[in-house]
Amino acid sequence: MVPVRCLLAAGTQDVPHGTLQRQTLGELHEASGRVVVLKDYLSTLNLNVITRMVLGKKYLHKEATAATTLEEWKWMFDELFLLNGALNIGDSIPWLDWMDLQGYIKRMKKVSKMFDGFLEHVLDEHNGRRLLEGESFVAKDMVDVLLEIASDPNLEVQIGRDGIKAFIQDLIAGGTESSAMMVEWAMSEILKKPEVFAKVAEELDRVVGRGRWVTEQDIRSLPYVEAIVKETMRLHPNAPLLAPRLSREDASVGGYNIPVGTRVLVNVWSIGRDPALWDAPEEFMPERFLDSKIDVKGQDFELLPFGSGRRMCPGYSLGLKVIQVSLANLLHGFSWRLPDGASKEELSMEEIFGLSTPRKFPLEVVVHPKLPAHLYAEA
Ligand code: HEM
Repeated sequence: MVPVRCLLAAGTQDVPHGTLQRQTLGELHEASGRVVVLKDYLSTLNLNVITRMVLGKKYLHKEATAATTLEEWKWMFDELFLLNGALNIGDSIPWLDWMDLQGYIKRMKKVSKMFDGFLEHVLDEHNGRRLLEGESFVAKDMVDVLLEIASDPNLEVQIGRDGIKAFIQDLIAGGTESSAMMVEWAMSEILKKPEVFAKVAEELDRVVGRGRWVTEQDIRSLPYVEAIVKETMRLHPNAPLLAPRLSREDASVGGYNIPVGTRVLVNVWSIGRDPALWDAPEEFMPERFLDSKIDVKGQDFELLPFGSGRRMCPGYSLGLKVIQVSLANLLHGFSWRLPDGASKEELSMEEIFGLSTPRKFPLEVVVHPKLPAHLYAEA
């Protein structure tokens, strides 16, 4: 099988989030003073970053393209995540399956057809360029790399056209909503705690200054930003239950005997709120990570937002960078408040518990620019 980790490495040397992010910051600037739904901006940003890396170009603009519109695309992903986390009665009671009592199968078929239409268009375009350029063809994105691998007759396990489409869909699905969801949760927590905003704004002013945007290279000098991201991941892990594991031998973990062949689910949501592991676990306190060596790389079992081991998230480095830099720039470029009439005490922190844990109610905010006007204009 083609290791997805290699593909990500092949396509991620240059994370194209700088320009795309400034575009989003510019759009937010245009909306300053008005109530905006933050997630709309974040999803578009991440979708553009990932589609640029995986598919080679943004593909999705506000207006319709030959393949799909931005609105359709967002609907497809919401539907994909919801249906992936849904409990289909027919899976547990197979003889009822044909009735599709909850209507999930009908919905799955519809979303699958729409995805397929889009992915066919992408593959046709990429194959077209390969044919046109012949010998001089150079792979520019992950689809090109996948097509090259698939055309190798000596590949141990062949990946056909369906395999390529599944890969692409996995990468885009894994890479888009996760980062947007995390930044939206971070902003929600910060809006509830103005003292955190004051502290991070001080760090950003001191390290970056008001004359420019935050870059990827700044992050290692911004420990409080890093701590905010870790604290958000502790309380709101994207995947509350990691991908299921199957024990290959009898084992004993934390006093529990796990016989061979057991399906094991790791509940990182509960681990992140376990009072035996964390002081005041329900409280958002980024400071807890300032003098701590706990990291998110899958080695510290009390904090596993990207999972651990062989099935750990292959996009963790990219995901982490995108979250850190976009959050830092949002905090650096704007002051934030809740819409008139809304109070931080009443801001709902309810989540939808499924395959992922998005906010139940999208965060609505009002932003005001903090940096010199020309920086937003350049964006
Ligand atoms: C905030 C960002 C992200 C978070 C929190 C996140 C989280 C996760 C988690 C928890 C898993 C399951 C790991 C396990 O069970 O041990 C996973 C798997 C996966 N992630 Fe991510 N992810 C993020 C970003 C990304 C990005 C940017 C990509 C791709 C471009 C990606 C692609 C994938 C794929 C393909 C898998 C399945 C891996 C496998 O089953 O072998 N993720 N992710």
